[in-house]
Amino acid sequence: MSDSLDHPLLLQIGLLARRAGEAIMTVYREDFDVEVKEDHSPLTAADLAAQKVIAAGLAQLDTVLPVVSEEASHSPWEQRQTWTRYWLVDPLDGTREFIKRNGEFTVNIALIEQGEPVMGVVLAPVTGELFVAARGRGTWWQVQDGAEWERIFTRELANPPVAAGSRSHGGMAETTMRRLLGEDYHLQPLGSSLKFCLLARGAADVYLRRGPTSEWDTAAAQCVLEEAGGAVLDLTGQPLRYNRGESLINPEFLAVGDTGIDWASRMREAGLP
Ligand SMILES: Nc1ncnc2c1ncn2[C@@H]1O[C@H](COP(=O)(O)O)[C@@H](OP(=O)(O)O)[C@H]1O
Ligand SMILES: [Mg+2]
Repeated sequence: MSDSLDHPLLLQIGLLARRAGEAIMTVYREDFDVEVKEDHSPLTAADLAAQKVIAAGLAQLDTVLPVVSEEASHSPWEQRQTWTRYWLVDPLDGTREFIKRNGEFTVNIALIEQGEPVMGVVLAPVTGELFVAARGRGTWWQVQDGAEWERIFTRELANPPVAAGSRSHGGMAETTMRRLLGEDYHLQPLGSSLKFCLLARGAADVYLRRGPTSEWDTAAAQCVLEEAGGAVLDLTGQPLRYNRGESLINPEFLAVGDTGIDWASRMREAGLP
């Protein structure tokens, strides 16, 4: 394993995320309107501006692959099932946090190969934090634009454990969390895919997601977490996989930093799924 980040495509995708982040910040600094989509989720000019930047950037790469993005029309399963590699994009994850202007939103670009996230880039535009990962190359963190790249790792389950959870969606499943982690755990609410990144840099231990998320919400951050030493497991203990059928909705999942623990048994004992 290399001790420096030497991966031209990954760095290129990181820069593309930064350009999308700049488009988002232009909207963030001004007044913006909020539309409500068909599925009742919010949409702003920032989601669309980031989508435009990313779609154009991916179309200019040497190898052009299909793209699935939250903010573009999706190819039907008949087409998608023939794909071996494609980009899976959430141009602005955490739109509710964007609207609240609390900074907890991200740009997410993943490369999926045979259903597995093999490259992932997650940018937090407000802080400028950028997380990038590629299969077999580790996870790297740039604390702001222009800073040194730092290799990051998950930590062993801490005592007391820290559980990251959604700030705006669903309850924190407290009874289940107590069964999983014991009475004495600390809860860290946070918007967007930043929850996975918190685990990836060893600042939290688990993130349990009950209720739906879409494939673009998790793919890039799953690669970031896996390459840092963690895992994203469905409630039976199997890693999340992508492009498996008509639906783009993920199963409920448990993201973990410490893979030396038998989470499948713990989940069963805690009454999950
Ligand atoms: N009912 C639902 N179905 C699908 N995805 C949902 C959902 N409720 C929330 N989400 C997803 O959860 C994401 C936000 O996660 P969190 O609450 O952890 O910040 C949203 O991302 P977007 O903001 O990109 O729409 C959205 O995709
Ligand atoms: Mg999202």
